[in-house]
Amino acid sequence: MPNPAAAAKPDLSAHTPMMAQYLAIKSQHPDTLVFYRMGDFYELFYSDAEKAARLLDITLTKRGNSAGEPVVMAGVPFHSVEGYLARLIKQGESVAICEQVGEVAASKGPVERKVVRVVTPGTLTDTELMNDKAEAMLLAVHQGSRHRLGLAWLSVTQGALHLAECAGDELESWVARIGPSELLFSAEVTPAFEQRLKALRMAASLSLTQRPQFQFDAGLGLRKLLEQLGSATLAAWRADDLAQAHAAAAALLAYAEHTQGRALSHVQDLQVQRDDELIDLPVTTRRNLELVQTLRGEDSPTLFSLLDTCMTGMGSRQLKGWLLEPRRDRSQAVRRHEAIGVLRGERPSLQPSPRGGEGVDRLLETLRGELKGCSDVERITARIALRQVRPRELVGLRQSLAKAAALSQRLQGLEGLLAEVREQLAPPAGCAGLLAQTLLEEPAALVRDGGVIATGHDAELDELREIQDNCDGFLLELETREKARTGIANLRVQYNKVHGFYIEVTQGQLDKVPADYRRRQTLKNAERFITPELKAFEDKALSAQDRALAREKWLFERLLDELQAHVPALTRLARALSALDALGALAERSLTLNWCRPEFIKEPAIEIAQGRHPVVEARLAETSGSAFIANDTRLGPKQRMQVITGPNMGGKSTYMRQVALICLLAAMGAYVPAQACRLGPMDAIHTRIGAADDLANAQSTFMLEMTEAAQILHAATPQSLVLMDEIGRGTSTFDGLALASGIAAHLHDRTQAFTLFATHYFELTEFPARHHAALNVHVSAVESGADIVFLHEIQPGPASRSYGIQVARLAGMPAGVVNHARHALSSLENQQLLSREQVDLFAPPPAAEAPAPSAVEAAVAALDPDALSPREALDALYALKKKLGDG
Ligand SMILES: Nc1ncnc2c1ncn2[C@@H]1O[C@H](COP(=O)(O)OP(=O)(O)OP(=O)(O)O)[C@@H](O)[C@H]1O
Repeated sequence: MPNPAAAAKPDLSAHTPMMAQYLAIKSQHPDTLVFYRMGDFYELFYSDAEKAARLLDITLTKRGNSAGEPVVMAGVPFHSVEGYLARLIKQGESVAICEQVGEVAASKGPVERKVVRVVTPGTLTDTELMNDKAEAMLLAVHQGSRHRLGLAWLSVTQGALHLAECAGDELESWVARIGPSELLFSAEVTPAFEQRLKALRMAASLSLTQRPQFQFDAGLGLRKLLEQLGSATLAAWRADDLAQAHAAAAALLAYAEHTQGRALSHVQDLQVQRDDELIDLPVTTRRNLELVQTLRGEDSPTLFSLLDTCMTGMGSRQLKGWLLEPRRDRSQAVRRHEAIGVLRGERPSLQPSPRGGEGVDRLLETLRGELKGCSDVERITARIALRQVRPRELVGLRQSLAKAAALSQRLQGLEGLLAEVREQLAPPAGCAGLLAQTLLEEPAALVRDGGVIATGHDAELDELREIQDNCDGFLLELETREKARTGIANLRVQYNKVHGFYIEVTQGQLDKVPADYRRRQTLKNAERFITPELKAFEDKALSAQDRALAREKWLFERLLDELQAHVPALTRLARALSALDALGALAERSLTLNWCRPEFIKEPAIEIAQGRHPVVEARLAETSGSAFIANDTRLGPKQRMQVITGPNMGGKSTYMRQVALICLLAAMGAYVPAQACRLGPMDAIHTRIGAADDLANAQSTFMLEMTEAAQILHAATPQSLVLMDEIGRGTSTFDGLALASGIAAHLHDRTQAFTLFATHYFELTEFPARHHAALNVHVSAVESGADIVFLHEIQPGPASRSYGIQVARLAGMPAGVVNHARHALSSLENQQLLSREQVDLFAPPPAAEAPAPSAVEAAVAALDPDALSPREALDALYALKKKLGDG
C-alpha cells in the first residue's frame, strides 16, 4: 500500500481535513510508526497500519474515503497502549505518539494534534517498557577523520552523558561494552562503515537510526554540551579536546530531545572514557567468561546472576556497570573493598554512635532491609525532569526519601566510601514535605482521572470537591422532600453518566407527578424527570467535577515545576542509593559464599590460594551437593605461563576461567572466591576458548579461532591475562600442533602476558623445558578399573595421558566403538614409537633469506647526505629517479 505521506511535499488538498492533518504529521516522521489519537484509540493509517497489523496481530480495516481511496487503518485502545508499544519496541520499531492538544472547537476541522514524544528502543522512559535491571542506552557514533571515531552515549533515565574517542577498528568492542539499544549514525558515513554497523545490528541486536549529517557537528556539540552542563568549559571533565566525540554528542542530544519533546534538564553529569582507563574486556571475553549472559544467550547462571542480590533495580544496574567496566587504576576498587569490609563487620571502625548498642553484624542486614522496597529513584527523577512522572511514583519517591534519611542515620560514624554515600543520601530539603503536602496517600494512577491532590492543599480544589461530596446529601434530602411533596413513596433521585440527574417515578404513580416535572427519559416501567431545582444542581455539580479535574491537573503541573529544582540532588541521592545497594549485595555474597578480600600489589603477580569458580561451585552445590575442589594459582615475573594438560572433563576450562573471574571480581571492587589473593596491575583479560561457528559472519570455526588468536597476540601486553583453551584443535593435528607451539612461543617470548595455556597436544609439555617462564601443570584424574575418576586438582608437571577413550565410555559411547578405539589407539602409539624422530617444535625458524639490495637501494646506501652540497643532492635525486625508471 503506497503511503501518500512518503512523497516529498505531498499535495494534501484532495484529502479530508483530518487525513490531511495526519499526512502532514506523518511526513515529519517517515520512518516512525505514527500513533494518531482519535478518542479512546490510537489509529495507524496506510502502510503504518499494515506494518502494525503484521507486527501486533491486530485487525486491518478500511473506513471511508480520502482522495478517492479507502483509508486503510488499524488501531489500539489508548488505555492498553503500553503493551503494544513494548511489543513494537522489542521488534526494533519506533513510535511517534500524536495527541490531541487543542480544544474540541465548535467550528469545523479536526482538533489540533501534535507529536508529543517519540518512543524508540534507545530512549525509553516508560517504567512499563523498561527492564528493571538494564539501561536502555542510546549511542551516537561519528565517523571522524584519520580513522578516529567519536562516541557519545547516554541513558535518558540516568542523567549522565558519556564521551569517548577510539580507533576505527575498536568500534565493535566499544559497542559490546556500552551495550546500546539504539545506535545513531550519519546519513553520510562510508558504505563500508554502514556495512559494519549493519553487522553490529545483527550481532548485538540493536536498532540503527540514521540522522542527517549536519547534526554531527563538533562546534554545535561543544555548545550543546556546555549548555547542558551549565559550564563555560569542558576542561573540568577533561573533555575539551574531543572534537569527534563532540560531534557525536550533538547528534545524540538533538535526537534525545526530539524523542522526549523537551530538553533533558536532568542530564548534568559528563564522563569521559579513555581506552586506557578500563581493563579491556573484549567481546569474546565477556562471552567466554559468561559475565552477564551464558554461552547460550540466557541470563543465568552467569557471574552477574550470582552476584546480583540487590534490593533495587537501580542497584542491579549499578552492579552490572561495575562488573563490565573495571578500572585499571585500583583506588576505586580498594575503596569498595574497604566498604564491603565494614559492612561485613571486619573492621571495628565504627565509632560509638547514637545508634547505641547496634553491632556491625546487624548493620548489613538493617541496611538491606531498609533498601528493600525503595523505589527506582533514578528513573523517577528522570521522569520528573521529563514531566512524565505519575502520581504513584511520586508517592514511592516520598517513601524512598524517608528510607534514605533512615539509611543515612545508620551510616553515621563510618569512614571512606560509606561516609561519602551517607553525605549524598541526605534528602533535598523540603522535597519530602512538598510531596506529602501535595499528594494523597494513595493517589489515582493517572492525573487525568483526578483523585491525586491531597485535601487541605488547595482551598479552591477543596471547595469544588465539597460540592461533589455534598451531592449525596443533597440528593437524599431532595428525595425525602419530593416524596413528601408528591406522596410518591417509591420516588427515587439518582444519577447516571449518560443522562445525568433524574427523579424516577414508576408507571403506577405517574398521575401524582407535579406540573414542574419535565420528562427526561421513558423506560419500560418508569419515567425519569428533572425539575428546575435539580437541573440547577446538576449544572453546578458537573461543572464542579470538571473544574476540580482541571484544578488537579494544574496543581500537579505546579508540583512538577517545584520538583525541578530538586532534580540534581535527587540524581545524586539515587546514585548513592544504588551504590549502597550494590555494595550491600557484594558484602552479602562475600559472607554467604565465603569469599575473601583481595590485595593489590605493585609487582606483576596473580597469586591465588584455594581459588574457586563461583558459578560452577554454586551449580554443583545446587545440583549434586558435591564440593568444588579449590586450586592455587601462582604466576609472577618468573612464571608467566602455565601449560595445562589433563583429561577432557578434568576441569581445565573451569580452572582457567576461575582465575580470570577472580581477577575481574577483584578489579570491580568485589571480594573473591578464594582463601587469599594478591594481584599485580592488569590491563586486559583476553580469552580464546572454543566457540560455535560464527555463521552470521560466514567464518569457519578454524578461521574464527585464528582471527581471535591473532587479535590477542596483537593486543596483549605483559600486564594482560590471556586464556588459551586448546588452540589449534580446529585443523589437522600437525597444523594445529605447529600453530599452537608458535603461539605459545610468541606469548612467552614477545608478549610476555600472564598466560594459561590448556592443550591436548602432549608435545607441548616439552615447552617449559625450553622456556624459563613457563611451567607444566595438569588436572588430576585416577583410573579405577576401566573407569576414570576426576579429582579436579591442579598439580605440578604434565599429565601422563589423556583418557579420551575413558571419557567417551563415560559419555555412553557404544561398547563396540570403545573397543575399536582402544585397539586403534594402541596401534597408533606403537607406530609412533617405532618411527619417532626427534622434532624440535620450538626451534626458532631460520631467518628469512635477505634478498640482494636493488640498484636504487645500493645507490641510496652509498650516499652521505652530510657531505653533499644542495646542488649535488639535487643531482643525486635525479640520478636515483632515473635508476628507478630504468629498473
Ligand atoms: N575444581 C572443580 N571441582 C569440582 N568440579 C569441577 C572442578 N572443575 C571442573 N569440575 C566439573 O567438571 C566439569 C568439566 O570441567 P571443564 O569443562 O573445566 O573440563 P575440561 O578439562 O576443560 O574439559 P574439556 O577438555 O573437555 O573442555 C565441570 O562442568 C564441573 O562440573
